[in-house]
Amino acid sequence: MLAQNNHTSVLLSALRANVYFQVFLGCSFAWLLWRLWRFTIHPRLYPDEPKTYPYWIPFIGHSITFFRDAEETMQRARLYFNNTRDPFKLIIMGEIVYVITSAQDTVSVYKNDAFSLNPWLMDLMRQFGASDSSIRAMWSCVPDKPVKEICVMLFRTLLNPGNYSEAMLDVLLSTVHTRMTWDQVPEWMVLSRPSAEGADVSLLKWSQHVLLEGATRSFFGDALLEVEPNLFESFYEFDDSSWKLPYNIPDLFAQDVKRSKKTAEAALARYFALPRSRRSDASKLVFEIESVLRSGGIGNEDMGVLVLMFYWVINANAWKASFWMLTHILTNPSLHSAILSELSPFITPTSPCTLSGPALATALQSHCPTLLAVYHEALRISASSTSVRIVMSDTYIRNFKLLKGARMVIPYRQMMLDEGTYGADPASFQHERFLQNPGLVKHPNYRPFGGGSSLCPGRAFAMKEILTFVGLAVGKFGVRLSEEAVRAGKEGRGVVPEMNTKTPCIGIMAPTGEGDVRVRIERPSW
Ligand code: HEM
Repeated sequence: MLAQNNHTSVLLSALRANVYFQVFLGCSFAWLLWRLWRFTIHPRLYPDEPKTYPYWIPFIGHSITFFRDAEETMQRARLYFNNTRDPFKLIIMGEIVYVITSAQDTVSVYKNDAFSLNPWLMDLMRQFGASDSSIRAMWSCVPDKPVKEICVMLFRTLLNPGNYSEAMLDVLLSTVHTRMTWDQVPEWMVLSRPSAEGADVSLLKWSQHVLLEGATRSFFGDALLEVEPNLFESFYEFDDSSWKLPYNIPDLFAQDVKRSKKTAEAALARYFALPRSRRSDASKLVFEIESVLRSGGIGNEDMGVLVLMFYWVINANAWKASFWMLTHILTNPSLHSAILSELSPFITPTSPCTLSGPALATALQSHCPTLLAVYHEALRISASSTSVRIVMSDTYIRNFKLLKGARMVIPYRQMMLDEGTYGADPASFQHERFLQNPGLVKHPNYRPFGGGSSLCPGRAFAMKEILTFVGLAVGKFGVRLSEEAVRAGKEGRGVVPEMNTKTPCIGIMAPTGEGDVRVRIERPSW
């Protein structure tokens, strides 16, 4: 009986092994057929479609490498196709994503109405948690233009120098000036006080604090920080993890973004529920956007969700750009002294600046070419700016046919690191590129602010706030590396933190993990 049982179980195991083997054989055959179809037959049948960067697993495609390091995946694909800069295809979570890496194709995309931002924005709003009715309302007309278009138009009009931006710019720059006084350096930011007249602070926190507070108060007045004093903490967490929303990362892995988003949007909803008299110091832009959203029938809760999207684009980038500018200035002694001498007619630690906020910003733009070159070079190497479009109908870019329904991305970093335009070692910081050739800022390969219909409307504002912060930090506070940072540099431990090039990002990249620079500031006498 026992022998018979053994015999049966051996037979069953053999049968099972045989079934596994057959399944394995079947799967391998199906996989080979799929490879043959995908990378040999299909490209021959449809030679006018952009080529697909090869991958091993159907549906998963390039998802894993892309989420691990989006820029590197796109760079590898570009080089795989011999750097021709023809459009190519990636597969992310089963979906086709066309990648455009040439300036010429980018301009064709801008000019072609078959490529639309709207379906992607609608999806993003959904991922942000906006209700279906509020999304419908954003595309309803009041009276003859969609609400969403009016909102962006308001940004373009009211932030456009020469229009109504002066008052807002004034508040923004005055807040930056006020925060850039000795008494306003908060104690929580101070790492040590080596003397009564000096303090070591975190450069990262200093840039975040001053610029976020400046923008928040100038756009929303004081009431937003009154309804949620911890708004900035939630925003930092949100900013770090917000990339998960456009890529539909499952909730299980997106707890951080869900948590921080909830706090920030609830704060905005409470803010909009306040009577207008309680927030009369808000900007014209915020009032006008609120009125348009309300006329589309959008209530406070949805307004919190939608305005958080604006809050995000307004605040996600300027502090990071300032951080990189200062890091490069402070680690390059000859550059540091060139900037000090450019600033000296306007700002020094001992003589009060007599110019108003906007006048100082204009002076820095017009009379400090080295500072300006540092600004552009810092943006160039730290921007991972990307435009996204959806293909609305089968359309040609040059002689490449792009299929309806697919997503298209334009990762500008692929152009901003182009050797042909910027010379050797394009990923390294060399402000001389822009100093020797100021015309580079107009080059079609320089697009830190995106382009076409979605070109950043805040770019003039951003430049003024960033130059003001950096100018005051260097000129007024005499910022320099702390002794600890200098020692780290001497011991070869590196002072410039690594840039987080791996996490997908659609603006300026942050430093990785705990990356920061400890800096010494001195009490100015004004
Ligand atoms: C260094 C700072 C900044 C950088 C690098 C930056 C970059 C960008 C980029 C890459 C886009 C998307 C462009 C596209 O899709 O083609 C964008 C959009 C936008 N930015 Fe900025 N930005 C900055 C600062 C600002 C500031 C300070 C404001 C507001 C005061 C602002 C307001 C906006 C708005 C409202 C949009 C959406 C435009 C639309 O949907 O049409 N940005 N920005």
